[in-house]
This record gives sequence, structure tokens and C-alpha cells, in this order.
Amino acid sequence: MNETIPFRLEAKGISKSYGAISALDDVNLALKPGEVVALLGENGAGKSTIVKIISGLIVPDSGTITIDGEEVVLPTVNASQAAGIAVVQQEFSTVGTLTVAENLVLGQRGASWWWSPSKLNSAARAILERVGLENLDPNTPVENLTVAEMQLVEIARVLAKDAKIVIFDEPTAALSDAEIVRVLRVVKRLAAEGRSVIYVTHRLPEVFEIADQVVIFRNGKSQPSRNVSDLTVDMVVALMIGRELGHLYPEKSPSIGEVVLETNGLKIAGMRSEVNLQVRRGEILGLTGQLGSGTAEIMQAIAGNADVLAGTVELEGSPIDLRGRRRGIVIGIAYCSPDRKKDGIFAGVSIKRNLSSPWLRRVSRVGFVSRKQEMDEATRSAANFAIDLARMQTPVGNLSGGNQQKVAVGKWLGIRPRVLLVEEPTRGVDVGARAEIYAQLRRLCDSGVGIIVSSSDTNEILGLSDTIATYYRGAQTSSKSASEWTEPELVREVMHRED
Ligand SMILES: Nc1ncnc2c1ncn2[C@@H]1O[C@H](COP(=O)(O)OP(=O)(O)OP(=O)(O)O)[C@@H](O)[C@H]1O
Repeated sequence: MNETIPFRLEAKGISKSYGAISALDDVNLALKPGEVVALLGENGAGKSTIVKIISGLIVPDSGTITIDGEEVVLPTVNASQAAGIAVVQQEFSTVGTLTVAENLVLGQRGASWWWSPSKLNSAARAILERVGLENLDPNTPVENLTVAEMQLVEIARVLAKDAKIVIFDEPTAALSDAEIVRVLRVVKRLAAEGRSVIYVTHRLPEVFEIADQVVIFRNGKSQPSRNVSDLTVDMVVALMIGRELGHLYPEKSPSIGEVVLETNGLKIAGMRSEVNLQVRRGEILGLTGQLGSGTAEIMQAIAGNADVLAGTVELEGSPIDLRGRRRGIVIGIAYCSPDRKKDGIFAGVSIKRNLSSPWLRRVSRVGFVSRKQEMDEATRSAANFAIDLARMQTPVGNLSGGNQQKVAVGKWLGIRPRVLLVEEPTRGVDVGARAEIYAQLRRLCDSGVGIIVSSSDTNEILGLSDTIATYYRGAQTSSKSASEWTEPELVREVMHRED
């Protein structure tokens, strides 16, 4: 990047504390026009906090922000927008009941409620084209879109604001590989137009594909900005976690035992074909496909959350009744949802209580549970998932996104599951914590728990699973040993039908 070009945005000496917790400590960040700066760091390192400060959601305790050389104060989201900053949120700010066109155009500068539907639609089409959604009907209600389409509409909505600085906070966390390609294309185009982009992610390949600079956060402090071209993935990981990672994925089991769970001729609402799956002792079964492939429906059905129209499921050789989640918990089927905010965690409740909640529900049948027992159980789960033991009484809602995910997975250990179903186990989770989650899943598997993981991250499915089943639009397209796949082949298998 040209040294003589002045900075578009400069944040200097930014600090922010919550009581005794220092979320940011003297953070510095600067970016030039046409530059993409990636923010990296472990869960809880402070990335979202700096994004919230720049977007006017929270006010720092100290520090200054300048835009094009002029100091600005950003006490509100409106002030941030007026300064030319736009943020693509992880939580969508689109309104479900409105159409795509209404969401995209209304509220933008120069647009009016009085526009005719055709004017509204043509304005919306022009915006949709920029994110590769030219084939989407602008009259579609947003609530009918897939998660990926919603994310792209959210990006389109932000682009329509014509901002100088665009911030992406983990925009690809809920997307599969094909949709990620589209998002990265948009980011490159924004930079080519001379806009500045701040890009927060846990997916390192994305950084190497789109970013010019990377700023690594650790424990609330920022490290000096580095040229991405001077770095390798291993160097970035070491800078993030302060140590070499070693192997991300644990060794696979040398031997696979008898069947733990088996589905026979399962007919599930939303699936085009019957589901016949087996998961055996010592085996991690990985299900993968694009969004809408059916993997979510299968996981929900086995967890007892979805309608099963026909067929049987056997757990350790005995038929089980899949109606109702409660029943599933009692017989030892743990299900970890991909949507931790909706049904993974209780945000206002302590880490301890979240970790012990499924276990408490199960043992409450026997009556009294001592606080010590509850704490012991919760501490065991926390230690296994590298959750900070000093923060057991902290409400989970105050944790960073990745740490919330560790709690959402870790809480199921307490019920001593016989089968563990995990959807998107590491969405939003940093690379160090991912290694811990993978190691823990492998340990559980080796101890005899049947594990089914579904993920749209093909690298994760390949690295973690023993057997991989692929799905496309509600039907299985293959099932074989992970050792028979290479990553490009698996990506092609999952995506090629899109061509
Ligand atoms: N409202 C709050 N109250 C107390 N602590 C908070 C609050 N918001 C954030 N924190 C703490 O500030 C620190 C930084 O959190 P932040 O969300 O910025 O991390 P992050 O780098 O974005 O993590 P992740 O990758 O998991 O999203 C964490 O220790 C978090 O628990």
C-alpha cells in the first residue's frame, strides 16, 4: 500500500472496560482507501468491541477516532453512519415481513415511500446485482429467503448506503463454501472502488484471499498492523494464540466398533429420500452439504425436534421413540444447535448454570442437588472446553461469541451422552478453541459416545470425521470413509450440482 496516501480511518489508544474486565486496552487501528484490513484474534480478544465502538454502538472510555484526518465522536449508530461508516451485522437488521425491495431501498438516501413498485424493483435489482443476487425476485418477502440469501441481502442493504468504510463482522460464519465465494467477491469489489473495509473473521483462508493488512488482537490489545503478504497461516496462528498450534485435528481412531445408533428407512419432513445412517463406537460421522441440503433436518429428527413420518431408530440395538426433545435428553441424546442464541444458551444466566442445565434437568428427578455437585459438574465441563474457570458466575451473554459457543457445546457433557449431535460445532470459534473442541469430541468418541457432526465447512468435516455422508437438496449423494476424499473432491461433490 502506498505510504503517502493518508489514512481514511484511524483509531488511536482506544480502551474499554466492563467493571474489572478490560475488553480493549490501548488499541490502534488504521486503514487507507481501497484497503482491506482483517481483524483476527482468539474468542474474547476484543474484535467485536472495537467494531461496536467504530459503529457507534458503544462509547470507549478513552482514545480518539479520526476520519480523513478529522477527529470524530461516534456516540450513536446514526453518528457513525453520517461519518460514512456502514456495518454488515451478524444479526440481520432486515425486516422479515417486508419484501427484499422494500428492505433494500426504503430508508436509503433519496428513496421514498411514494415510489411506484416498478421504480422500487428496478432500484432494488441494481443493488442485488452487486452481490450476485440478480436472479432473486425483489418482491420476495425476506422471511422466505435462505440464511445465505439473507446475509447477502444484508450486505446489499449496507452497500446501498454508499459508505466510505464498510465493516464486516464475521459475514461468512453461517455460510457454506459457495456463498462465501460471493461475499469475498463483494469485498474485493468494494476495495477496488476505493472503499476501506474492516473484515472480522475466524476463517484464515479468507484473510489470505482478500486482506492487505492484518491486525491481530490478543487479550484486548492490538498488535501492529502487518502486511498479509509477509505472513503464513502458521505465523498468523502463532501470533494469535501465542504458541504453535500443533495439529488442528486429532488423530482418528484406529478401530471402529459396534453400532451405537442406527436409522432405518427414516422419512423426515423436508427430505426427498429416506435416511439410513449408522454411527459406530469410535467413529465420528460427518454430514455435509450446502444450506438446504437436509443435514439440519436429519439432526433435528434424531434429536427429537422434528416430525418423523416413518421408519425406526435404534440406540444400542433397542428401538427408541424420537418424539420430543425431553425424551431424547433422558435417554442420553445430546443435541447442540447451530443457533446458540435461540436454543443453545441462556444469555442472562451464569456460565455455571448454563453448563449444568441439561444435567440438572436430568438429575432433578432424583430430588436435591447440592451447589457443590452442580459446581463440580459445571467445572468439569468448563475445563474440558477451555472455558475460563474464573468466570463461572458471569452471565453467558457477556461472553464473546466464540466463548458462548464453547458453553453451548460443553454443557452437554454433563448428561454423559450416549449420542452427541453437533451442528456447526465451531461456527465463530477461534482456531485455538477449535482445536480444543475437536480434541474433546474425539475423546468423547473414543470413550464410546456415538458422534454425528454436521457442518458446511468441508475442511472441518474432512479433518474431524471418520465417515462422511454428503447431501444435496434433501437426499444423500454419497457415504464413504473420510480417507477416500480429498478436499477439492469433497468441495466439488457438495457444490458441483450448483453449476
Ligand atoms: N457487556 C459486556 N459485559 C462484560 N464483559 C463484556 C461485555 N461485552 C464484552 N465483554 C468482554 O469483553 C471481552 C472482549 O469481547 P469481544 O466480544 O470484543 O471479543 P471478540 O474478539 O469479538 O470474540 P469472538 O471472536 O468470540 O466474537 C470479552 O472478555 C468479553 O467477555
